[in-house]
Amino acid sequence: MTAKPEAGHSGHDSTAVADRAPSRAPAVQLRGAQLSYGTRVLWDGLDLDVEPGEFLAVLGPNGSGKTSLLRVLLGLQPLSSGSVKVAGAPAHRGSARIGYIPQQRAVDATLTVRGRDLVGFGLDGHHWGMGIRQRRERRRRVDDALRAVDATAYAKMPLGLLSGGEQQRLRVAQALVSDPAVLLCDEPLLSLDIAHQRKVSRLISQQARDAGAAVLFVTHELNPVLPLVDRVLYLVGGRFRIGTPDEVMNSETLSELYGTRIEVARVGGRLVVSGVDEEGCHVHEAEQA
Ligand SMILES: Nc1ncnc2c1ncn2[C@@H]1O[C@H](COP(=O)(O)OP(=O)(O)OP(=O)(O)O)[C@@H](O)[C@H]1O
Repeated sequence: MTAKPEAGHSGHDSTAVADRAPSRAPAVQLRGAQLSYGTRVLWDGLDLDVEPGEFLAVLGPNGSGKTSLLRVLLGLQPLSSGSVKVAGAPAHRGSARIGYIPQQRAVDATLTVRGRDLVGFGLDGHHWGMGIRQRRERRRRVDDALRAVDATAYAKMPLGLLSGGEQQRLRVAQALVSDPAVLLCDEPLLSLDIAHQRKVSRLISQQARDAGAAVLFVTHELNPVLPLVDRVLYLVGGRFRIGTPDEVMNSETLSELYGTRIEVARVGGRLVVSGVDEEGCHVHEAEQA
């Protein structure tokens, strides 16, 4: 079964966001969007505007369609119905306006591409001339991005020899190097130590607040980024809710969404959700004991 969000939970209802960007068009716009694989409907009737400068957290259990949503925005996965625009144009592959931090995955240990080359790929698709000035500017941008994630020291090493966290910091630099208008992050903090989780969260947040990017941030763990989040899109079993963290992350809304009793409490500024495990799956009482 699928459900549309309740009135007031769709569209941009955050005053803070509206104040920051009163007249600009949405950076991401979905209308009546449905994604199905065969008879399985991941989500349906999704109307969503993400404004420039907005930070949207995307939550939901394994298989609820979070990564698939990012793939739709990247033009890698067509919608089953409805429409999708990114930075004012229909979603298409290779958009230079999008930065993408993919879900962490192991790279082949024999991969010889260097870290700084990987970051430079983030500038491909942009219009760079071959003159000395453009080459210098390209190098400067890559150097700045490497420095921002503390990757300068290992930037010339082959990717295959780097740790998971070191590789992940390079992926973050690659996504940010082009100063994207839309930043898509798929569990970007996984495998990072606490200090680099903080640093990367800050960089992503700056891209929204200072550079005006729309950020879609897929995560199973909301607390580390809760202070940065304007709105939440929560997907569960074909249904979804959209709203501010307070509107979505409460016992009533999550119980309705999961179709079973879920308790949400705020403890010292953190959200504690009982009845849902770390992956966002419903936990039966016996499993919690
Ligand atoms: N091309 C495809 N054809 C058929 N099924 C697919 C395809 N791509 C994804 N799926 C299925 O759609 C579901 C949603 O996948 P998706 O990767 O979007 O989930 P997710 O919410 O990101 O999950 P996770 O939290 O585990 O990363 C999964 O069950 C997956 O197997």
